[in-house]
Amino acid sequence: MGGQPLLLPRTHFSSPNRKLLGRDTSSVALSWFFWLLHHNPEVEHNILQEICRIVGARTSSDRDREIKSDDDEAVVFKPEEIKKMEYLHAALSEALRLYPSVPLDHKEVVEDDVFPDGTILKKGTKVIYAMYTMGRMEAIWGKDCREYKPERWLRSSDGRFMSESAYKFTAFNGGPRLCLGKDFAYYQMKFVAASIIYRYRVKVVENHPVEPKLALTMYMKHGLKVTLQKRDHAGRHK
Ligand code: HEM
Repeated sequence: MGGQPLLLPRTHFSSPNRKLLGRDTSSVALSWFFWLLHHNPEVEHNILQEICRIVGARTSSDRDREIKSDDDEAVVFKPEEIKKMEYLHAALSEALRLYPSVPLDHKEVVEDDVFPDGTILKKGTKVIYAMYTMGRMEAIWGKDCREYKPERWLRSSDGRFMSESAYKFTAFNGGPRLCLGKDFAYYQMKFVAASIIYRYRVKVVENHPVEPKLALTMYMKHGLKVTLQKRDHAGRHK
């Protein structure tokens, strides 16, 4: 198939409120995620295997309905299936660790306070923290902090997803101002990613420049130009 390259949305900056409400944050996270998959085909393979296992476990009546419509387009993931996609959850978390949609944030101290390390904070002080930097610190994530490794989010004994403290994985902020849409964002990103990966191989166009744009939301400066190759689903229930 191949076809004409597509330009995945490089949404132009909207108001901060719309950013917070999650349109750009989720779409930009998916652009970085697909770029990472392009460079890590084994991760894409693992995600596809997980999706096919879940589709394969559908009951016969579900499958009958699917076959009757005789079309891959008919596979619409159910909420309980999305929940079971733990490897995909890990792969998205790992993408957000390296490429947080909000790379930098700031807060203002409302009352005199003291940080746990003893730093004194006077009322009115501005505190800037960088999710982008924290996601790449060896002291926080270990020696392989620059590598894209969804496995770091999975329990070695049974492969189940393990969440991290919001004070370590700060992509959604932490404490009382934790992102209100965090669960919804994961659901939405998993649904979109699984629906695309199940049907298509997403290939980044050769020599397309990929670099972050310096902004409050971590857009790709030139968007992400890709081709979609339709998958042959002959063995999808394997
Ligand atoms: C990958 C997707 C997303 C990321 C990385 C993200 C990240 C963040 C971050 C870092 C904040 C804290 C901002 C601050 O305090 O300065 C925040 C707040 C917020 N987010 Fe998200 N967000 C995402 C998706 C969404 C979605 C889909 C929604 C809604 C459906 C949403 C709704 C909100 C709201 C309402 C707040 C304000 C919470 C408060 O201040 O009490 N977010 N988000």
